[in-house]
Amino acid sequence: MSSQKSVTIDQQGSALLSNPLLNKDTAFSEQERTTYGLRGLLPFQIETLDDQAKRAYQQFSSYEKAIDRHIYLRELQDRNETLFFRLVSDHLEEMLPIIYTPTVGEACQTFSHIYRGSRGLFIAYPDQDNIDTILANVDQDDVSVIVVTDGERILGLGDLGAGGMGIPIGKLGLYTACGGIDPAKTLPITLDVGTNNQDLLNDATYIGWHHERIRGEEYYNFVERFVAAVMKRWPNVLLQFEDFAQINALPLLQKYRDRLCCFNDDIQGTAVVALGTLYSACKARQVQLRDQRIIFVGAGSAGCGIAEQIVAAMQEDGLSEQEARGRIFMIDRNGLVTDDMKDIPDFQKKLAQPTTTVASWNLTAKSALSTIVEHVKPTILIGVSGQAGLFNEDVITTMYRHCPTPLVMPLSNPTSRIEAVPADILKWTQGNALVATGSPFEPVNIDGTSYPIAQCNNAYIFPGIGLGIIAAQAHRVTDSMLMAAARALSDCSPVAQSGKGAVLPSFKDIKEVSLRIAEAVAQQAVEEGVTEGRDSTPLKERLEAHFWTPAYACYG
Ligand SMILES: NC(=O)C1=CN([C@@H]2O[C@H](COP(=O)(O)OP(=O)(O)OC[C@H]3O[C@@H](n4cnc5c(N)ncnc54)[C@H](O)[C@@H]3O)[C@@H](O)[C@H]2O)C=CC1
Ligand SMILES: CC(=O)C(=O)O
Ligand SMILES: [Mg+2]
Repeated sequence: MSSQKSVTIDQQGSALLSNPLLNKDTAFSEQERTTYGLRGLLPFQIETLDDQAKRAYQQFSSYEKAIDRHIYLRELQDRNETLFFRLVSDHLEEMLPIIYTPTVGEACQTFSHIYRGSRGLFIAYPDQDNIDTILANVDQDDVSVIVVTDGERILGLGDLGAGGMGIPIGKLGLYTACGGIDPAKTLPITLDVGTNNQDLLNDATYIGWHHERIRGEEYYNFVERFVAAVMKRWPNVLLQFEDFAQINALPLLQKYRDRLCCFNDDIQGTAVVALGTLYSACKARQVQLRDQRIIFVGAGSAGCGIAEQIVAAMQEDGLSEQEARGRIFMIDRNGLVTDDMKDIPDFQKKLAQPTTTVASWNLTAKSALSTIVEHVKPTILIGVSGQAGLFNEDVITTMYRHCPTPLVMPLSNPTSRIEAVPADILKWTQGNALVATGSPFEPVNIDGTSYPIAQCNNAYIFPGIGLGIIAAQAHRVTDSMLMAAARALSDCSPVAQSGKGAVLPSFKDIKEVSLRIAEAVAQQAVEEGVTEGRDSTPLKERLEAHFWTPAYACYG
């Protein structure tokens, strides 16, 4: 959308002012105020988007607490989306931690208390016979991206029920702010299938369905009805599954990935950003991916998703599948995952270490993490457990004793759930570790040297994937498209290019990074033939044409 563009609209007066996608507030011109019945409904002075953005920034800055800033931005988004995205674009690094992790975690935890008004769709289980009607109630006929959650595993904070809605809203904010997806084409959805969070059920102000979670066949039938209704209403939409609990995340992905254009961000988006980080660190250290030994702490959706992506990448790098799997060690609640363990989920089985390999280590479920580190001698340590503090001094110094340049990635979100803070990791490794975290951290200063901390978060990936899919009119998200995204991200890494700086690019450059990822994803989709239509416009032009930037249109 550019400031010159003229569009016709069919709303006026107070209805126009209360439509956040069309509202310009004090920036409505003389002519528009006359044509659309706005005279007197606005102060006399006509302002520009610049003027409005300056005032909004002052208002934002007047709040001290992050959660109050979050509430302010959410209210602004619900009032005037153009101004909201202009403000966020102008102050991206400052505002991402407010609209996304870590503050969005607190916003989900307190969702019913800070609730000001509805955004997106809440599809509650008791409404299961009305899903078509609910989708018909949305007046956006052209929805390109949906982010859906059922609120059961919100970041590392667990079951937050309907309060999980903060996550689809935040993720879609990033689709627009980082990936240029037109906000009019995005839709956050929460499937409210109850909650097992007793505090929420006991809370009279809880905004969701007061009922324990629906499970099993009833749950899967409900999701099926939802997906079928989405495919009928918006057949070309990209559906992103977000923050589903481990029991449902992979089964839903496996059920739907060949039926519509969808992906699971926690499994696949995280796998891509993590692999991109590993590629970059390897380039910087001038070592090969196939030679790395990797420990995961947390063998859940994210952990096993990343591990499988690394297995595939190591095979591309010349190893057999068995050799690749032999270099990856998964640790979960009951210790190192081994092939003699009963009752482990299927997705862990392929990543289990043969007992013969580790028999001489005499491990038990209670063995300390540092003991396993001592045996494995990893070069890379990845935390996706949602448990704060697991990477203690003993663990990191043991790793460092065997590897002078370790890559340490405590990826759990929000900040309160991180496995170790970067300042400690760098102190325990005398500044020699490369560190990438899930939530944002300031650079760490040790003896006058500043160490930048990369934020290894799937936020680097999904906006670019979305833009690439829309531009290429892709109808599937394939493994090769994900691999292409990881390579494109690593091509943007400062440390990989120059040996200096962070392992991932700054979020300041996220729009360029998203465009690079989008181009790689779109190109791969075209090559694989998973695209609709025969648009002969070069991909780059298509990507730029789809990239929405916050500017007011003229209403003619
Ligand atoms: N940085 C990023 O982009 C992303 C970060 N994450 C974070 O990763 C964490 C996990 O997410 P998911 O894998 O989806 O959850 P999940 O629930 O599927 O997996 C967590 C796993 O950690 C295990 N675990 C719990 N306590 C443990 C302990 N003391 N030692 C070893 N393992 C333990 C659990 O048994 C479970 O298998 C969350 O905090 C989430 O915020 C997830 C996706 C993306
Ligand atoms: C970043 C993300 O998707 C998560 O922590 O769940
Ligand atoms: Mg997530």
